[in-house]
Amino acid sequence: MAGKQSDTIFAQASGVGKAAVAVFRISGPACVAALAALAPGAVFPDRTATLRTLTDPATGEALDRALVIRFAAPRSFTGEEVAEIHVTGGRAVPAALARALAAAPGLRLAAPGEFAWRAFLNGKMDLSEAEGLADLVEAETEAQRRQAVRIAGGALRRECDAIRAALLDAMATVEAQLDFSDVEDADLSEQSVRAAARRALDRIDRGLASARSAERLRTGYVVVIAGPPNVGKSTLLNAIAGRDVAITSPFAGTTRDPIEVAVDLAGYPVVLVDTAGIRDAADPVEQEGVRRARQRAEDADLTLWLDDGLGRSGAPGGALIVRTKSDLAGADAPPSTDGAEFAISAKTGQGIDRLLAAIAERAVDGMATAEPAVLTAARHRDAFAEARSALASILAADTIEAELAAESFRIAAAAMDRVVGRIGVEDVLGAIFSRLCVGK
Ligand SMILES: Nc1nc2c(ncn2[C@@H]2O[C@H](COP(=O)(O)OP(=O)(O)OP(=O)(O)O)[C@@H](O)[C@H]2O)c(=O)[nH]1
Ligand SMILES: [K+]
Ligand SMILES: [Mg+2]
Repeated sequence: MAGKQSDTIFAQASGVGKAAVAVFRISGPACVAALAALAPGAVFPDRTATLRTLTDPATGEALDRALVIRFAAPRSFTGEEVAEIHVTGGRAVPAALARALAAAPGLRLAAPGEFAWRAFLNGKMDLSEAEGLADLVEAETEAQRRQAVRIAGGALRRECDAIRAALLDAMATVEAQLDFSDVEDADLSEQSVRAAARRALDRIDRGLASARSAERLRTGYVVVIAGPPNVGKSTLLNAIAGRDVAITSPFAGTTRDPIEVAVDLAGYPVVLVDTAGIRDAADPVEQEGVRRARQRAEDADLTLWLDDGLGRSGAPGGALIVRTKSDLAGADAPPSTDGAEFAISAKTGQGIDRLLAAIAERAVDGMATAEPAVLTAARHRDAFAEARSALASILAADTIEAELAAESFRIAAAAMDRVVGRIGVEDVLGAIFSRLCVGK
């Protein structure tokens, strides 16, 4: 992360553009001096909203009436001197305030995520909470928000800390009796070490059990719309999206690139992917489209296999078979599709609600967890899996070798430290904090 910590940073924390209010944040040692320059003579008591007219120190001209809240260090978001300035939104007022702040001695514009970065450095939040915060900003559905707010609130940190404390206890026990043969009751010691490893392992397994579902909730449940050409795949995508996302036409082979649309089903994020119609294509571009379609269907959480009943099949196992164009009747009506559980018409909308309900049911199944999930990223899952195998190695041994057991407990505890960012995270810090926007 760029910049020295002795710098004072500022940024517009609210979105840019037409808005009632714009919020600026300042953090760092020059914060109080900057406020004094903007409002000479004014007093800004700690943690109190104060209404003042701010003036541009360069010209003495009024900038705007502002609501200012000062947070004295260390009781602030970053742990430093912080101020929040609320002014009129829109373009001109925030731009003028940004100019005045940039000109203030010792102030510079913050980098993306730099406020959170300082909070992390000052022990105000751990790495998992920063990840939760980034997820919260990115959350698009209610279920994503619920999960992110839990992690941002420290649910994973607390779990890691509890597991780590138990592991350090067990390690201390083992180290205190480094050679069990010297101990009066070696059997009992072995038992207590095994029990400690077992307890931690169970807790880690509980976390791992919901990890995949929680990760899927962050990224969305992927539903691929596949099938032969011209059966109405793109028309269905447009009908669900409620807009013309994909080109449709009576010509087979219209869609080439996979087209993604994110939708909210029952509060859960679902990514619908329209794909090229699958056939033996002569055109090399269409061939590539078909290759991508097959690949996406293979990687999907769920495949919808659309068919208009014209005797073309090839649905992959596990796919939902959907008979399309059910509005066509009489001489136009194609023969029925074998095994179709759903009949839809993208033209009349018939059957689409039922299909969406079936997709939502599967999506919720794939993302909801019995217990509130705490492992929400691959990074967390990897660390827990490493701790798991270290503890499993203790339990697998016929007799407990004190030194080996101590080392295994240490490895498992270090994995917990990595999740919260206490150690060994240099390579992931940049990626995590740069996900946050300027002003966070
Ligand atoms: N009557 C009727 N026609 C439909 C329906 N859905 C799609 N069509 C028509 O079927 C033709 C093909 O539709 P597309 O959505 O382009 O089909 P596709 O499966 O995406 O085709 P490719 O991308 O070429 O594989 C178009 O002429 C659509 O208007 C439907 O529900 N009823
Ligand atoms: K088409
Ligand atoms: Mg298409």
